[in-house]
Amino acid sequence: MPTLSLDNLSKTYRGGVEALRGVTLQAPDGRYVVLVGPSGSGKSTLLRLVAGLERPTTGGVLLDGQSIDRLPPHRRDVAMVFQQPTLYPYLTVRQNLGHGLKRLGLDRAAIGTRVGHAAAMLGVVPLLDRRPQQLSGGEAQRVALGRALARRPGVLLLDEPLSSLDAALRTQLRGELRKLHGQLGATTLHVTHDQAEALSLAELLVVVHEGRMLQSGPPMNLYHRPANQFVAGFLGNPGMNLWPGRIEGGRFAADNAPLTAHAAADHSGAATLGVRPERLRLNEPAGAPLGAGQVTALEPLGPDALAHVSIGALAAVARVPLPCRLTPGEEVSLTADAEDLHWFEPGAAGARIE
Ligand SMILES: Nc1ncnc2c1ncn2[C@@H]1O[C@H](COP(=O)(O)OP(=O)(O)OP(=O)(O)O)[C@@H](O)[C@H]1O
Repeated sequence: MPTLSLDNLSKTYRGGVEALRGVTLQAPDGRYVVLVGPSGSGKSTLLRLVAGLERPTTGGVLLDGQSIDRLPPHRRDVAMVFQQPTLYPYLTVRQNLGHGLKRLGLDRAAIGTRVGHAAAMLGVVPLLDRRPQQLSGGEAQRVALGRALARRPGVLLLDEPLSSLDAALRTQLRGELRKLHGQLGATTLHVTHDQAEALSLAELLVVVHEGRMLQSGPPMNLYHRPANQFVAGFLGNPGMNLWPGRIEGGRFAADNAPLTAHAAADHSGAATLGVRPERLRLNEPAGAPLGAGQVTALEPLGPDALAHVSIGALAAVARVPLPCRLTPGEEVSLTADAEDLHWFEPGAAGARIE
């Protein structure tokens, strides 16, 4: 499978929207790369540039080191699946799966084999003679995936392919995507808003914000060692608690709140302290003390709950196991282990302080 490289890729749309600003990224041979980022950060634009549906303003897209910028979409060894399944309404599932294979130079027998194989992989064999309007949303998306896979592309582009499905179907198809990737191994770029999908499928996770790539790496590295405040707050559901303040003489004091911590970082001046909700302890003796606050709300989520706490002018969220004895209005102590404290330079994009 090819290695996909984005070389300083930028895209400014007519009207002046800078959707991508100098993205350089390598998706090595057969790697599963997931892109996450807020709405409007440029993720779909990036996929559309790779697919050839848009032209870059500057920079370029390369497969195995060769520029593909001048090739039309159908000559790029790339297949794309969109959020809404895009099937030809007047063609059967079988014809949809085989669509475009003739153009790849395959004869009828070879097309039949490919279609049969794709249908079997995606479990749509019983649907082969139906038309798209006779399919459920999940079935239609399977067919759309099957059509992309039948082309045996070197690069597979998935633009929120599961987001129109219900939660159970999403989890099921997520597992199937992982299996299909194991079998076919196409170099994959997958855009999603679903953090579970991102963390579970990605071999390489990329966080995009305002057209720039903020961090990339193995997903758990990004989760445990976010490079900056934005990634810390974006990954996780909810994201990391981030409290601005100052470090002086090895001691952190939050702005406008009775929250302090021993700062191991060799830094002085303005800084932000971050703690993941699942690492913040309420009313537990273990860990270093951070301060005290008041429970403002409890949100039960099934296996655990989110406890919202106010500490002076600051807010904190802690993930607590259920059943729990906390009640809104109650005063609580906050603690965390030293290794669960993350330090950042001030400001929304403040870099991690080691
Ligand atoms: N054809 C277009 N013409 C002008 N501006 C566009 C066009 N397509 C996208 N944009 C703008 O470019 C920016 C990036 O859009 P893009 O769709 O790539 O973001 P995204 O991260 O995929 O968002 P979402 O998660 O909401 O799908 C946005 O500000 C968007 O409004």
